[in-house]
Parts: sequence; C-alpha cells; structure tokens
Amino acid sequence: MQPAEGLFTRQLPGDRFRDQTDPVLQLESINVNFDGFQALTDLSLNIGVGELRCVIGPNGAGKTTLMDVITGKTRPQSGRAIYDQSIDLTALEPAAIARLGIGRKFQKPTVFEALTVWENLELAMKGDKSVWASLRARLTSEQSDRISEMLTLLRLSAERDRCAGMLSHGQKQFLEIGMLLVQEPHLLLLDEPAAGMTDAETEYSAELFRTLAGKHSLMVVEHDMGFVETIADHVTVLHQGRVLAEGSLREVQANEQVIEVYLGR
Ligand SMILES: Nc1ncnc2c1ncn2[C@@H]1O[C@H](COP(=O)(O)OP(=O)(O)OP(=O)(O)O)[C@@H](O)[C@H]1O
Repeated sequence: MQPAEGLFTRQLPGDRFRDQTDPVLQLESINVNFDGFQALTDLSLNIGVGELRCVIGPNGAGKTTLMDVITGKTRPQSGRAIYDQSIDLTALEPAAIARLGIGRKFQKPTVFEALTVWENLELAMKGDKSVWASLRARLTSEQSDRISEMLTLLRLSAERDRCAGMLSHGQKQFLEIGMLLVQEPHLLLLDEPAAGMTDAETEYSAELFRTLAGKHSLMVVEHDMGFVETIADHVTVLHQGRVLAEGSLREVQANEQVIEVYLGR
C-alpha cells in the first residue's frame, strides 16, 4: 500500500509496500550481557512508521542499552533488530546505521560551541566532510531555504548568527535536534530531550515532537511523567532489562506491576 503523502522524508526501499501501521523497527528477543550481567533479556518491541513511542523505566532498566543496540554501539549476544522490514541492524557498524536514517540525540547537547547556529545546521546538513571543507562548500538555495525553515521550526531564527556556545541549554537542545532533522532521519532516538529545559521550552518540545511524529518515527526515553503524558501515543515500560508493560500511559499507569516498580508497593 502507498504511504500517506509526506509521511517519509526520503524514500526507503520498502516505502511503497507499507502504510503507517507497519513497523519501522522490530526488536526480536534481544539479549545483552555485559560480563555476566544481563542488561537486556528477551526484549521484543515494535515501533510503527510515524509513531511517537516513549520508553520509561527506573534507573538501570536498560533504556540506554536499548538505544545502544539500535545504533550499533552495543552488539547483542542474540536477537535481531529489523529496520525497514528487511535490514538487521545488529550486523551493521554505527556509521552505516546512521546513514540508513537513524538519528540519535544524547542527553547532553553536543553542538559546535564556537560556530554560529546557522553554521552548525549547515555542517550537519553537509554531513561527512571536514568542518572547513564543509563550510567552504556553497549551499544550494534549496539547502539554505531548508535551514531557514528549520530555524523557524526550532524558534531560533533570531539566533542564527550567534555562536552556539551563547545559547541557553534548552536552545542548544533544540539546535541539536535540528542538526539531526536536516539529515532527514526516519527514526529519531531521543534521550531525555526535556532534561534541564524551562517550562516554556518543555512545552514547545512537546509541541515539536507531536509535529515531527507522522513524518518521522520517534523513540523518546524520558523520566518526566508530565512530559510523557503530553506527547506519547504509546508507552513501553522497561524494568530490569525486560518489557514490563506496554500501552497508553493510562493503561501502564494502572498496571499493578508498574505501580509496584515505580512506587515500591
Ligand atoms: N558497559 C557495561 N558494562 C557493564 N554493565 C553495564 C554496561 N552498560 C550498562 N550496564 C548495566 O546495565 C544496566 C542497564 O543500564 P542502562 O544504562 O541501559 O540503564 P538505563 O535504563 O538507561 O538507566 P538510567 O535511567 O540510569 O540511564 C545497568 O545495571 C548498568 O549498570
């Protein structure tokens, strides 16, 4: 079936066969063991095309390890991570996985502080060249328009010529999300994106993620339940490396085991 127009930012080989209910990512019985410590156990999880999934869980539940498996940083002892219904990510290197359209944002923003906001986006868009070669190469007018649009979306238009190091923590977080978005990812992995943001920035993050879902698939690891409540269609609760519960936030909050893990009852 043809996907809805505008659902994908760039074509993947499987696009013409799928619709929004199809998975972009299928984790199947993933096991990760670190020197005898079992960090993920038989973990299975599907993310739909255009879905916004929140992954929550107490400290040490395995959320970071899960993202590390998807991005190729950690290789599981067993299990598969099928992307685009055909590619097993567990056999690929991190750079190859990024090229397939999987972008990851870590908790701490990593922007080039000495460069301007515009230059940061320009570099991210041009990708793999060295910094100076990249900045010397001219942008096409289409690329410039795309960066301008991104600045508007991120509410950073007034900051375009400021050094990124001068931005607030929240603005740096937005800039880094923009640096991922100009690379047109299909699947975005975001680790506690609202941490350290002001209330207004958190509110805008929620609005931004809801706008991005549909066009991109998003997996958001988050501790802030208020934030999860405002963004998530679907929540997965991890505990001790396993999926403890899955469903709407209301459903998982009513789950006895989840209440026990979170509230210690
Ligand atoms: N390289 C490693 N070697 C040994 N143990 C590890 C390694 N990486 C993670 N672990 C362990 O695996 C478990 C899961 O860790 P992980 O960082 O994935 O949890 P998390 O849910 O992201 O926690 P947090 O919310 O605190 O970030 C933890 O007990 C951690 O100590």
